[in-house]
Amino acid sequence: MKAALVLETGKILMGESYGAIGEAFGEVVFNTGMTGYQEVLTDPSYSGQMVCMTYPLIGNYGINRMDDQSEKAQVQGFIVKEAARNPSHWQMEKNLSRTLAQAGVVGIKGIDTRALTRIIREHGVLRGVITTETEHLSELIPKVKAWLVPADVVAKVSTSEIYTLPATQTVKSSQHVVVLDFGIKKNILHAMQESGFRLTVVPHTTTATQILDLQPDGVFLSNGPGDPKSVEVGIETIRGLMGERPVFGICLGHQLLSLALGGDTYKMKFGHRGGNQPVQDLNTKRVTITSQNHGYAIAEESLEQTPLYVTHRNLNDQSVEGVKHRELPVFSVQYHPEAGPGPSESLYLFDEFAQLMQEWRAQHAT
Ligand SMILES: NC(=O)CC[C@H](N)C(=O)O
Repeated sequence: MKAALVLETGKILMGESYGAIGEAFGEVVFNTGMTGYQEVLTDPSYSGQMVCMTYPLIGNYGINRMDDQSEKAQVQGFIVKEAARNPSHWQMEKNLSRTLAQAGVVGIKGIDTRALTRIIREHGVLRGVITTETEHLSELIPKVKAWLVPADVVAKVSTSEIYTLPATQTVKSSQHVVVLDFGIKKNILHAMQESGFRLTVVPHTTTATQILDLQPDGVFLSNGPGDPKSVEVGIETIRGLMGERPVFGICLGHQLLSLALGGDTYKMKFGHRGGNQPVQDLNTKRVTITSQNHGYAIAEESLEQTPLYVTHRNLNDQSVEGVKHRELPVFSVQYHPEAGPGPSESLYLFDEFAQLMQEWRAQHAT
């Protein structure tokens, strides 16, 4: 069955249906990962977006039981060049096209995803619609232009109930971390459980007082979808946590931390999405290749009016990738040290968090 991708510029790309039949609007972004499509599909940070995979062959190892990053597919749409016809892997349970169809994700295949990526790189992120109804495509252009990214995306993906997870690694004294969930990826939870942390995951609307009542050793600020400035409740909560406990934030959590402390964020032209972003630790000068998925970033000049300073930088475009508080045990990174998908060479950051919590506990022992 035919399908089309209509962009807000009026450009129409024809392909074939891949996944669910229907029509889906979203913000079209590209991801440069060669593998990891299952994690991309299920990463809540992609809520509201249609992902174009730049790698030309997708689906070749199917879908397995372990790689889901949340309970369901989160992308609005999925755009690939060639969809693997005969996927094969010993852990494969389903193929990708059936998974998309069952999840109701409208996808399209047969698109020159590298050409589409060049369009996005030139114009910046674009709104688009994928449709299997290909009769009157030009009528969709004004509709795409009128479509807005939903403002309440975090509310859609955050947990509605508090839940706990045990540490999966035995360490000398297990640390209790409250996770403020703005749309967390499972791999972050796993990485923290593996670091010996007991977790209490709380909804994004939880207040600082409610969090402190749980008597955590530290608080973690998760990743999540959308514009950080629209997550006002989270920003308020983070302000209330400063000086009370060690805090570590990733991606959206990192952006919210800077907003909470008087910094600013901006929307990038086309963002960083993929598993090959070089980041330098400015202290050790060490460079790690990181996994990323973000379209907003901290405005570096705005940090002057905050107690934060830059600790990590992206070597492709020099953007801010990590910050630390000058006095308090508070730090955050824009990238994904838990990987999934992507390299796991930044896992050491969870150890740094453990270290901060240990020092805090020693100082505040009664
Ligand atoms: N992965 C994330 O947490 C993404 C953060 C934010 N929604 C952005 O796109 O920049």
